[in-house]
Amino acid sequence: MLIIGIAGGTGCGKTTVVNQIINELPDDEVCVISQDSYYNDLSHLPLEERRKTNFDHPLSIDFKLLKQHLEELRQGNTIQQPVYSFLECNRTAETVPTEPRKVVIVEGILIMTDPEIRKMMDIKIFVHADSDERLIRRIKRDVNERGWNLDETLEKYQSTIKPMHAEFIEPSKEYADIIIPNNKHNTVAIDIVRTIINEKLV
Ligand SMILES: Nc1ncnc2c1ncn2[C@@H]1O[C@H](COP(=O)(O)OP(=O)(O)O)[C@@H](O)[C@H]1O
Ligand SMILES: O=c1ccn([C@@H]2O[C@H](COP(=O)(O)O)[C@@H](O)[C@H]2O)c(=O)[nH]1
Repeated sequence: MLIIGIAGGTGCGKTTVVNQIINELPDDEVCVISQDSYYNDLSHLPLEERRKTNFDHPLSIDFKLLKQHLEELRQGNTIQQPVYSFLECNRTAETVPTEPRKVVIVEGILIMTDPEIRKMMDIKIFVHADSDERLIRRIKRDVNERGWNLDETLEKYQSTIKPMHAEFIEPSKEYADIIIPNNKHNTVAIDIVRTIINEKLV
């Protein structure tokens, strides 16, 4: 099994890159684990309180469960990946059965900040986009899809997203084997990553 970590700041294009990488791999050879599925269970808090959570700090992630799930997959077992709701700011009651595959992609802003998760990765990729690009993408997404208005998004960006990025996410870039520049779509980098995966798979 090949475990590939894909990190990078919010809006850098991790999900897009993952989709481009897996596009040409057979479905039964790859599975994706999203860090978002592993936000701590906040069911004990009302929505109003959950919305105040700092979701950009490593302590917001249940790394213990993520590690346990990666180990299960390595052992050939199917896991029940939690499903996260950005509108509810919480895990839902649903889970998605995720079967072990030859290639397991783990993606998320903070996945390379945890030493134990890092150690489990065979290839570590950091997707880079400039902060102004990421902020523009983030505003569009938060307002159109994730239930925040413009003022709330900008306030969050200044109070948590930007400082947490500087403190935790950007420094984790130093662990990357490959850095993908993604201010614009980067088909060359995607082709290189695909080639590396295919070489490792044979
Ligand atoms: N290279 C790119 N150029 C322009 N827009 C992009 C690029 N990569 C991603 N996007 C767009 O930016 C937004 C955030 O991308 P996404 O892949 O969800 O980022 P992340 O998972 O890192 O938060 C999406 O609307 C996506 O279509
Ligand atoms: O309930 C939540 C939980 C997290 N977030 C934000 O999501 C991003 C991470 O996701 P990306 O897709 O990598 O951008 C993180 O910056 C959190 O602030 C949220 O908005 N709501």
